[in-house]
Amino acid sequence: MTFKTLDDLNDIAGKRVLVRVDLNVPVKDGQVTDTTRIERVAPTIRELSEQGAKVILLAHFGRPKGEPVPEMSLKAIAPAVEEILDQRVYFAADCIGEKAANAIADMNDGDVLLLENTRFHKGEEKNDPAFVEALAANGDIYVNDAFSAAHRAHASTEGLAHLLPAYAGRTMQAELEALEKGLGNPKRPVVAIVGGAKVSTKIDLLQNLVEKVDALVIGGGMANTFLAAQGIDVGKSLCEHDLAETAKSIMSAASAAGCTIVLPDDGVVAREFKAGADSEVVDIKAIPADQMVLDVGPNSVAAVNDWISRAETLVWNGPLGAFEIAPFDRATVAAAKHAATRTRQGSLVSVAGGGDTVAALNHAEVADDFTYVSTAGGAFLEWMEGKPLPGVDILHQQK
Ligand SMILES: Nc1ncnc2c1ncn2[C@@H]1O[C@H](COP(=O)(O)OP(=O)(O)OP(=O)(O)O)[C@@H](O)[C@H]1O
Ligand SMILES: O=C(O)[C@H](O)COP(=O)(O)O
Repeated sequence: MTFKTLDDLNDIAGKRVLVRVDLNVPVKDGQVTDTTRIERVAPTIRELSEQGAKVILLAHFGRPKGEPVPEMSLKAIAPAVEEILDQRVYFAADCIGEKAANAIADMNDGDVLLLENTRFHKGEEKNDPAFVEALAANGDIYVNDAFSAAHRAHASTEGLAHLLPAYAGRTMQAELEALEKGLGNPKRPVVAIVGGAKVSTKIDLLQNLVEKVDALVIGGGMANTFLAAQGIDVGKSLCEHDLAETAKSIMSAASAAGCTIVLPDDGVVAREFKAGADSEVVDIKAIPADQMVLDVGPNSVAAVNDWISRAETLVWNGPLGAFEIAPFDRATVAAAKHAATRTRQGSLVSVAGGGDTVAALNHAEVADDFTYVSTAGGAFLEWMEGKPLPGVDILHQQK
């Protein structure tokens, strides 16, 4: 690694350290349902706090588009951070300006303060210099421990490193080391599973990914978009119809690169996305117009598991279905268990990543069996593509 880490920090007692963490965690009914991302950043926070730094946490939650959205306040996440750290976590209702400055002025050495969602300001995603300056005014040192947001060139993930001495946190360091070890020179065949709901932000990544893998298994909302591009009526399913051309171009790129695209041929459909909703398995070409596909069906699971059996290396981002609600977790759980078994037998290197993907593996009770589980979803896919990650690149440029 050619960037500075916490090992390069000395005499930080009393210093204000701005630590970018990823607290974009799964939440249901106000409760954090998977705390993996918080657990992963805890060592960095503890280490800085134990050395007497004033630890000021910067993070985003959801996609509030530059406006304060009460449901996306980080205040609701603070208790989970507090519980994991086993330490009081103070909260400031803004990440810049008077509210942040006053809360910081009240801090004692070793205290931990969480600032409100950086994405409540338009300047965050625009990496606006005035906003970066306003953030930098609160700190003496910048530590980036949010590998999972490092594919974003935002004020708190990239901009700050231009203004403050910048260091990688322990998780940033560990993620990069583990990905390089597991996937730096992968054994073929390499099979990727990509599912989930963030279709528009991830579909472009598949264009390059098909050149790196031997088979790309597509599930979740991503699959519906590809099926619709092939003229299949997906009813009320989550689907980005305007991305049909992109999906077609990915299929052509895959065929040119010799990568097999694996799409579901059956699906589990329901009228509503809720627990206990009536569901049935249908052929993928017979999705009722008033229903939505919420999971891939049993034939498709068999095909996915067959690809997992043939793989030497598995890369997985995004659940195959809406796993949070039974029975739409079946495909994800079955594939996760199969990958875990092969990994335990020593016949597969399995690397999975993503906020909900980690939650899904925990739900299947196999997260510990995977070779490596990254907290990153989009960032992990971009790393896999070989794309530079702005949040990591800028750390490398520090003298
Ligand atoms: N067929 C489907 N219809 C609707 N939602 C789906 C479907 N399949 C999966 N999902 C949803 O996708 C979400 C996870 O997708 P997402 O792309 O955010 O993955 P992730 O692992 O969290 O990656 P990242 O870390 O990049 O966010 C889950 O909430 C799940 O319910
Ligand atoms: O959940 C993630 O993958 C990261 O927190 C980045 O979130 P974003 O896709 O909304 O930028």
